[in-house]
Amino acid sequence: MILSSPIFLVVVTICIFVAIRVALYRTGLVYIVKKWWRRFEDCFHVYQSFKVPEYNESMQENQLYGRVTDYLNSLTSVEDSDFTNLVTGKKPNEIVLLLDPNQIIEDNFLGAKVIWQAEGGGGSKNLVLKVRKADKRRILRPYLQHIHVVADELEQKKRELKLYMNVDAPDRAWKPVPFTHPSTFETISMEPDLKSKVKSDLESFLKAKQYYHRLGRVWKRSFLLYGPSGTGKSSFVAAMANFLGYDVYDLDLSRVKDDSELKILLLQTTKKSVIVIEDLDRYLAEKPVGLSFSGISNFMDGLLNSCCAEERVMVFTMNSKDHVDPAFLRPGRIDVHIHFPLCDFGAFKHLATSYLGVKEHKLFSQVEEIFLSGSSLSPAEIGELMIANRNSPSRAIKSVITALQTDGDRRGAGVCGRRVGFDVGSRKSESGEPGGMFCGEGGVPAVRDIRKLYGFLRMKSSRHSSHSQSFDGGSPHTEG
Ligand SMILES: Nc1ncnc2c1ncn2[C@@H]1O[C@H](COP(=O)(O)OP(=O)(O)OP(=O)(O)O)[C@@H](O)[C@H]1O
Ligand SMILES: [Mg+2]
Repeated sequence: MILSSPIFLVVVTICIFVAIRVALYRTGLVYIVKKWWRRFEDCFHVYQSFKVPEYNESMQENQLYGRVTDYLNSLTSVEDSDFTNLVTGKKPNEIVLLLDPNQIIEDNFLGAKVIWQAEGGGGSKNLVLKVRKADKRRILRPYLQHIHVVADELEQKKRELKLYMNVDAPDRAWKPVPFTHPSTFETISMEPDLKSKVKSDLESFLKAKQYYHRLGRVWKRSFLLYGPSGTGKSSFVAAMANFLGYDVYDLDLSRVKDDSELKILLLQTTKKSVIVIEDLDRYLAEKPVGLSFSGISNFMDGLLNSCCAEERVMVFTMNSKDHVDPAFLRPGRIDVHIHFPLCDFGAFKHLATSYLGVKEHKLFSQVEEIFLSGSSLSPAEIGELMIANRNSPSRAIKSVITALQTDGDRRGAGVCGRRVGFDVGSRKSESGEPGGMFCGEGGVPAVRDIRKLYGFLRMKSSRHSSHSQSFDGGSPHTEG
């Protein structure tokens, strides 16, 4: 009776279904089934093949082969395939996946499936692209274009970055040195939310070429990083450059004679670069001679670059924007304002994890209390104390507590703790200030005082010595 009841049959069917599913996924049989299914599906399609040989008929390297190889190696389907080769890349510790002869890789483009197969062993090698005839007209050209775009991006990321500095007479031009700053978004202590906002802002900027062109705008994005000394502004610029794979042009305005020289310097910058002016507030406060307001603002607008219209990121750093003419910061001129505050407890914990390898500690509650009372120090100051005592996390945390108690009084007040501001310049802020920001900076003592308190060591870029290779450092102005 019970065996013929419909409920029993449904339950049995579900159980069998679940058992098959578990067996398929647990044992990997699912891959065999998928493979068979693909073969079955392929019986109903006619494919057209395109061969990409490694060398052309004159035995010269076929550049397309290299680009396609790079492209295929970046596909996740390479990782998912049955087997592949692992070889060392150009950089130390880099491991790349390399197609094996006869390995088949699938890719999807505009809803169509394409297949790549590597052919040949020791001698000449080929990559064969198979496209369904029915899809060929629709996707072949855009697909090859897409490969070029992705290969360009990968190349950009792989190449060695350069840091350019403007040098004095007689050269009056950019001088390049290798850019090897190790800072990345991961090493910077910052609210995770803000970090991912900046990353996605940069990513969407990179993809927006057509959009900017349609609007008749120069394809650039300008960032203002502002906050007390030692809060990570310069490190953040380096992290941005590393993230984008862009060269850095570090412009020292005090070395620029006049507006026309500034224009020439801007024209000499290359596309895909980050152009940085550090401590702009200090430069403007010194009432510069030679450079005019319009000269600087035209530079900020990247007006001259409209001729080439290639992507550039501009970054300006300031300790405070209180005394800066709002015209410099108006929406359009500065797109994104990012506030770099002194440490709060969250930032302290991030630093403790990176510098001391400590995620939790019995002294943390005491540290939290002190932060809550309004005391604060910059990440640079806390970082220095941790580095100096890195062999003993307890000693390091105690030294931070002492420093916070003796010297950090009220320094957190007025900087809003970790209320880090990210604001798109075209909006008004909560505070109603043009340009937008979330926090003011009242209560932050002079940078000089902070430095005196801790005498924290910081590599100066010594812009006035032409042999310097350090990007991470303040300009001569910072010492005030
Ligand atoms: N938010 C942070 N996260 C991690 N490390 C930081 C942070 N802020 C500062 N540091 C460390 O402190 C040092 C100084 O930081 P950095 O030069 O970036 O500060 P800054 O804001 O540019 O200072 P200044 O205004 O004086 O130029 C760097 O070595 C960096 O590693
Ligand atoms: Mg700096």
